[in-house]
Amino acid sequence: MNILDKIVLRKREEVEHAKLNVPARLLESAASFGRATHSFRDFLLDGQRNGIIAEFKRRSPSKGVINDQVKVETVTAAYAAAGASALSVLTDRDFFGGSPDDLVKARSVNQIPVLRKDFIIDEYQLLEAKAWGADVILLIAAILTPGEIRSLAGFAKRLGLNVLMEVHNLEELQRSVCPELDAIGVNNRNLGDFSVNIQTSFDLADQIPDDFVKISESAISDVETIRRLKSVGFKGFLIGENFMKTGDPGQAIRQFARDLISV
Ligand SMILES: O=P(O)(O)OC[C@@H](O)[C@@H](O)c1c[nH]c2ccccc12
Repeated sequence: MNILDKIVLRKREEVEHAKLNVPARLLESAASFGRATHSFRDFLLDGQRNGIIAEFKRRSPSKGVINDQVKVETVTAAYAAAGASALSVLTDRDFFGGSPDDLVKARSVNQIPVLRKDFIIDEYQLLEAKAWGADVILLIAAILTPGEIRSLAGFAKRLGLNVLMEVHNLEELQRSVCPELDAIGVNNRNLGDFSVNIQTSFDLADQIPDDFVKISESAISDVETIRRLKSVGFKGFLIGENFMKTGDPGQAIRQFARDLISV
C-alpha cells in the first residue's frame, strides 16, 4: 500500500466520524454557508495579480515538518498582499498537520479565493469546505473514479464552489475531464512515491482543453520555471514549500513576486 492509499483509507474513517459529530444540517446552517464565493478563474486571469496560488503547509509526508513556527493569519495575509491570486490551505491533520481552523482563520483575514487542500472523497467534505469559508475545492483524479469526479464537481458547483481537478498523467486527464471543472492542475509530484518532475507539466500542457484554467503544482522554486510554464499556457502556479520552508514565508513570497516581474 502506498502513502496515497493510506491517506485515503484514513480519510474514509475520518469522514465517517465527522458525519456523526457534526451532522450535515449543522454545516448548512453555518454563517459562511450562504456567502458568495470569490471566482478562482477570475482571480487567476486577473493581470493585476501574479498567478501564484500560495500554500500554507506545516508539514508533509515527504518532507516531515516544513514550518511549525508561523501563524496562518500572518502568512496568508502576507501571501495575499504580495499579489498571490489565491491561497491554498491544507486541512488534513494526520499527514499534513493542517486543520479546519487554519482554513477558517485564513478566510477571516483574506479577500482572495481560498482552496481547501485535502483529499476529497465524499460530498460531506464539500459541505465542510463551504461552511469553513472555502471558495475552491480540489479533486484528485488518482483517488476518484470519473463518475465520482463528475458528481462531486457538480455538487460543488451547486454550492457555489469552484473546482480544481488534479492529474498526474495523460491517462488520468483523459478519463476524468468533464464540463463541471473550472481548472485543471498538473501535479509535478507523484503522490504515490513522492518523486517530482516539472517536465510533467510541459508534457501535459497541450493536452488540457482550453476551456479550463491550467495550473502547475508542486516543486516550483524559481521564477524562470514560471516564465517557461507561462509560455506553454499555464496561468496558475501552486507553491508551498518554497515559501514555507523559510523563517519568514511572507518575506519569501515578496522577494519571489519582485523577481517574477523581471523575467
Ligand atoms: O510544496 P510544493 O512542492 O510547492 O507543493 C505545493 C502543492 O502543490 C502540494 O502541496 C500538493 C499538490 N497536490 C496535493 C494534494 C494533496 C496534498 C498536497 C498537494
